[in-house]
Amino acid sequence: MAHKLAFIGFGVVGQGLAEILRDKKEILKQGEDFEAVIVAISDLMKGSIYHPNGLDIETALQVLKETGNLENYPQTPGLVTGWDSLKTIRDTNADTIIEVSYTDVKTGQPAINHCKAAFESGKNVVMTNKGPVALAYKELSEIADKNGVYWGFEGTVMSGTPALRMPITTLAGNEITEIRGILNGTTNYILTKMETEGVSYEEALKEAQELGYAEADPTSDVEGYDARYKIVILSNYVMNAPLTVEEVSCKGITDITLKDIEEAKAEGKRWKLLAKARKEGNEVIASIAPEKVDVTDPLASISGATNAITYECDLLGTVTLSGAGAGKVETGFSLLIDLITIDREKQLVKI
Ligand SMILES: NC(=O)C1=CN([C@@H]2O[C@H](COP(=O)(O)OP(=O)(O)OC[C@H]3O[C@@H](n4cnc5c(N)ncnc54)[C@H](OP(=O)(O)O)[C@@H]3O)[C@@H](O)[C@H]2O)C=CC1
Ligand SMILES: N[C@@H](CC=O)C(=O)O
Repeated sequence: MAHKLAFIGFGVVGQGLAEILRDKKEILKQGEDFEAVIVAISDLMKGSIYHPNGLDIETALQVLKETGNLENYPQTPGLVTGWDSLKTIRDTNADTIIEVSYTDVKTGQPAINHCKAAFESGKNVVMTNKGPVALAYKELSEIADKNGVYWGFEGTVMSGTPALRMPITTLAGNEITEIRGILNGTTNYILTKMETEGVSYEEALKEAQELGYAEADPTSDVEGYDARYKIVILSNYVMNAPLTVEEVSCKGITDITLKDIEEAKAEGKRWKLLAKARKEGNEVIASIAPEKVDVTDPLASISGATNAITYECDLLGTVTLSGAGAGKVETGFSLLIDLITIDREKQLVKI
């Protein structure tokens, strides 16, 4: 039976997943036996539509493109419009909620409440919104477990690059003692553009926004708050060590000038916004700060919106993973892999 999805938020990432589901429908059916139907989309300004039998993805995308409002979707018997996020979560027939609303770096809301409402209604959540995972990981995972539902958030760190799934699955059995990485695509894009093309900070940020990399409020990117959320998620989920946002020292890239970049270049170095977490006894010491790294450092060669992460493992030594850190399709894919995982786990239960 097709997996029924309801989207909360329908911006860059939500539309990215919808396009993948439209474009890869047959391949996913044949290769993965994966079938999904979008039953609802609820967005703050773009409107809200629900049909228990499913919406036509191409029509929804086209209507949004042409009119800016999903509620101009052709009227068909059974179509409901105007439901807000909580009603959509609680009252639609979706199996899984795709939470892709904006990340609030102060409260994590309303996304934390979206997760609670979904879990308590017996619905899975897959999300790229970092707030709930960074601020309420323990509480929400307990509620999800209690209700026997799945909570997937691969895309909260390094978009579709398996920065969470890889250490949890293929590095299982190792203790990860240290993490160091470039975890924000927007700032890495800005620093790369400034260094390689002499583009101004403002121009490079504008490009990152146009390419769909930046947060709705890009202050989160450039001041390091987004990377801070990500290191907190990594600490709690991958290092199994409680760490709160307040415990992470945080400095962004707003003070770095073209002159600083030129000077670093002359020294054989490159500015990067580094996220670090290190286990010391029972504690984790973590920071976000720009650093001049030597050009021979593997992280120095990571350019544009690409991210990279190095895990120090007690059994395997140093393992580095690099890949997309942001982007419409790349982050849309992170949701797809969480959805495929839900279906695979369901198959295992049947066996
Ligand atoms: N873009 C990327 O590369 C990545 C993004 N993320 C995360 O994924 C999430 C989505 O990102 P992205 O798609 O780029 O962001 P967008 O700003 O493009 O989209 C977010 C959408 O959520 C809507 N929205 C906000 N609040 C609500 C609400 N309460 N109920 C329903 N809809 C709401 C917004 O509505 P409107 O604008 O209509 O008001 C907007 O359409 C964010 O949390 C972001 O941090 C994670 C990894 C990568
Ligand atoms: N704004 C973020 C998007 C992904 O998390 C970034 O630039 O990395």
